[in-house]
Formats: sequence, structure tokens, C-alpha cells
Amino acid sequence: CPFNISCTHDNNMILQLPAIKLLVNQINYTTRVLEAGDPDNCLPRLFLHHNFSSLIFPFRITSWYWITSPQYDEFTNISFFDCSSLGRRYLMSSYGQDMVSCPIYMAGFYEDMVFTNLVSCTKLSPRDSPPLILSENWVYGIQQNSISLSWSETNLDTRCLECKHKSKKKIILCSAGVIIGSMVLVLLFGGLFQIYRYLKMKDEDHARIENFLKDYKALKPTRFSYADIKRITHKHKDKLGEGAHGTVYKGKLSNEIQVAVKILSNLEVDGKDFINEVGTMGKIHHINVVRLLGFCADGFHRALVYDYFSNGSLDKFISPPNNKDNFLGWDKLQQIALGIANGIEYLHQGCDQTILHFDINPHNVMLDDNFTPKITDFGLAKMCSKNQSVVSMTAAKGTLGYMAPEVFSRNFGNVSYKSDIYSYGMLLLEMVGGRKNTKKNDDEENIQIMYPEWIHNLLEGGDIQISVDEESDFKIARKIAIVGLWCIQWHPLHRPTMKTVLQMLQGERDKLKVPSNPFGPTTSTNTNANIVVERMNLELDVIHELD
Ligand SMILES: Nc1ncnc2c1ncn2[C@@H]1O[C@H](COP(=O)(O)OP(=O)(O)OP(=O)(O)O)[C@@H](O)[C@H]1O
Repeated sequence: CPFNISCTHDNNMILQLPAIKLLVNQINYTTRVLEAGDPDNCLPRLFLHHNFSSLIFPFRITSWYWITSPQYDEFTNISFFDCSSLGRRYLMSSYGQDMVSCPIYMAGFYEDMVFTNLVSCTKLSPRDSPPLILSENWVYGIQQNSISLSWSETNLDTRCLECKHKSKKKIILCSAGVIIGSMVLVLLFGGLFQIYRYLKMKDEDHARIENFLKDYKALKPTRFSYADIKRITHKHKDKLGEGAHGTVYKGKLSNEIQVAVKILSNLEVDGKDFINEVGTMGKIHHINVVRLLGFCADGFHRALVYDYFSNGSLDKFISPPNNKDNFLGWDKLQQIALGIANGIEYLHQGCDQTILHFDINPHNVMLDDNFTPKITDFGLAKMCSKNQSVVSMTAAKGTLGYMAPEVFSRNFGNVSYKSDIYSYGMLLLEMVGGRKNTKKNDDEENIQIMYPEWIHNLLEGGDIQISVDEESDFKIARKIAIVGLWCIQWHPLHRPTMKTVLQMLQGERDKLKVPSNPFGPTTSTNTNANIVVERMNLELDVIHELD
């Protein structure tokens, strides 16, 4: 269409022609005439500047009178006046009508200048356009802001004249449609999102379970072939050390985890240590217990695979505090003492069965990168039911210097979890004193076990061998020493449980009572006293093997 008819929101019909816009008052499709006006109420202005007939193409200007009786129509020369200085409603047209809001006045040849007050207006002479001659009826209509336009059936498609204005009903329907559509969309997307979330959750659940099962499997020690062990240790390339039961090598699992592999010596024919180690360590998990990652039982070859600890074992760090190279500091030593106590408490109380280690000593405590202690070497461990207070033992076992007296002889009482407490006490005293409680004789064969009497001297203020720079350090050293002394009481009944040990280590240090010196008041400045065999002169019971 060369023009456009649309409807405004206040239900007005607008005829948009290429250069001008007219307000349509009515359309008669039968007579093919529409009546229109200037939206600004000033049709004369459109005639002043433009060749009007070209502006309204394809419509033609027409008159109702002319349509009905053209013989009455008279044509006249047109003049234009600018009456803006008069203001509105002042001008009277020759037809006796008020002129409203249009400052331009279109006057016919016979216009009464005085009556219409045109003498007060300025006459305009349209420069570009030729002199305009219009019918009187048109002039009247134009002054009233109304003009009739006709179209011929041939040059206009009637569909172009249909108002595209949406009716209120349509708007309501449309809005309702949009709202309902949006709601349906929201519900649809909401539903889809819920389904997506549900599926995602299911996926995550599945992945979680898979990961759990993977971890769960990894928690159980893996069985390796000897070929695996050779591959893990790169054919025993990196030796970490050698103990009584075998040699330890550094290695790497396929997932780059560093491990320590203990290859048990073939001399160990009955394999009890191996069974003990796998049987106990495979079941337990605690921050202060070394994790057994795997084992190998392949023909005569037996091996145990543990987490690797770069700081090695605690014994490396037991040295007099004035040896600054290896000394960890009293705070760290206290943390280590607490960690080991936690580990032992877990073994005694935290599992289905009580696990007695029987070989607590500084060699069997590994230190991880943060110096968190990890108890290892469960070769001598024994599992017993929780309500079993006494353990039958067929032979003394453990490491000299840390073995409880009752493990040597029943004269001192029954073997029980208190035997581990004794070993732990000895370990504590070694940590405080930075010295061994065993001494090799000249022949290197006989090992003398020393009672750390020096500790009593220390606590009584007589020992000057521990160098502590600060008061707080001295308090830690004193606390560890007192707890150590309680743990190494001759009689198992007098030793505290691990729970009590933990309370003592965590509690206020000043409140701890020093246990009595088993040797009575002594004037000796000797820092060690020989235990059991020499001072107590006790006869040891022979413990018979039962099985
Ligand atoms: N998991 C580990 N990570 C790093 N080093 C380790 C690990 N286990 C053992 N070692 C080192 O290997 C060496 C030998 O250890 P092993 O436990 O065989 O002997 P031990 O504890 O010294 O003596 P024993 O056999 O009498 O218990 C030690 O120096 C120890 O520090």
C-alpha cells in the first residue's frame, strides 16, 4: 500500500501518507469517500506550503456538495493570513464559526476582512506554489479542519483502508494469551529444570557412590604380586633402612603415591608377624596410625606396603635439646606426645577389639610432613576382646628398654593394655631427656636397661642436663616427664589409662603430682639407675610357650 491506516490507542484512525498524516473521522466504502482533518487542527497550513493534491495522492479532494449537486459549487482565489498574534477564538470566519487553534487562516475571494477581523492579521504570500483556486465548499471544510477525500476503485485496494487497530477484546485476549503462554512456558521450563536437576542429582549420587566404592576398596589393603613389588620399588632401588624383620625400600604406586615397602626376611618362617600386621593394620584407620596400603604374599616373598613418611621415625629426633640440629622444640614434642597417646587410645578403646601393640618405641612412630606421629609395626600386636583384662603371653616380646616389667615376669602383675602404657611412658621420658634408657656393655652383646632416675632428679631440681630457654618450655618438659613417670610405674595397676594420660597432657601442668621415686630419697647425683636385674635383684619367671 502507498499509505497506511492505523488506529491509535484512543481509538483514532490515522491515515499516514508519504509526507503528511491525517486524522480520519469517517470512511464510506460505498461512496468511496473519507473525511479527514489535520491532527493539529490546522489544515490551512498544509495548503500553505505544499501542492496539496500531490500530498494526498492516490486520494482526490472532493466535496459533499459537489458529489450531491456539483452545480452549486463555486471556485475562488485563495489567500492565507497569519493570525497568530490574535490568539485563539478571536477570529470569526465568514461562516460565523470560531476558529480554533490554527493561527493560519485560509480566506476565499469574497471573505469579509473586517467581519473576520483579518485586517489585524498578516497576509502571507506562498512563494513556491502557484495561486490556489479552491471551491467555496472546500474552503469552508478546510477552515473547519475537515476535508473530503475520494478514491477510485481501480487505483486502490480497499484492504489498505482497513484499520489495523486491535480491539480491546483482542488486546485482552492477546494479553491473556501472552500471560497464559508465559505461564505455560515458565511451568514447562520449571518442569524441565526440575527434571534436569533430578537427573543431575542422580548422576552426582551415582558418582558419589562410585567414588565411595573406589575409596572403600582403597581402604582395604591391596594384594600385590612380587612382580608388582619389584615394579613399585623400581627393583629395590631406594633403600630406606633395615630393621629386625626386613628391609624397607621407597617406592611409587601407579597413581604416583609414594610408599615404603617392607620386604620381610625369609628367616621369618612361620609368618606370624606378617599375619599380625595385615590382620590388624588392614582393619584400622586413624590419623595416628600408619595405613597399610597393601601386602604381598607370593611364594616365599612377603612384603608390606605403607604410606611413605619423608621425616622418617621419631628416634631420629630424640636427641638432647641442646643439639639444635635435630631438636623439634617443646611445643612440637608435646604435640607428638599427644598424637601418639591418641593413637594408642584408639588401639585400646576405639576398635571392636582391643589392640595391644607391644612394641611402642620411637622407631615405631613415623612422622609425616607436618610431624604428625603415626604408630607403625604391628608385628607383635595382639587383638583381644574388650572385656578381657589379662592377656596370656607365651614369651616376652617387645623392645628392650620399653618392655613393661610384667612382660618379663608375672611377679610384676598381669600382661594387659597397661604394658603399652609402660612403653609409652618410656618413650615420653626419652623424648624429655633426649637420651636412651638402654646402654650397651663393652662387649656389645649385653644390653643394660636403665631406670631413668635422672628424671626424679630433674623434677626435684637436681638435674641440670635439660636445657630449656623459657619458663613455658620448662613447664612442657616437666609435664611430659611427670606423665612419663606415672606411665612407668612398676605395678600395672598404678599406671594410668591412655584416656587419663590424654587428660594429664591436655590439662593444667601445675596440678600434676609427681609420683614417688621407687628408689626412695637419694643423694646420688647419678642420672641413671639400673633397673630390674641389678637394683631390684628379682628372679624372673620363665614364661612357657603355650601355642
Ligand atoms: N612408612 C615409612 N616411611 C618412611 N620410612 C620408613 C617407613 N617405614 C619404615 N621406614 C624406615 O625404614 C627403616 C627400617 O624400618 P623398620 O620398621 O623395618 O625397622 P625399625 O623400626 O628401625 O626396627 P624394627 O624392625 O626392630 O622395628 C627405618 O629407618 C624407618 O625409619
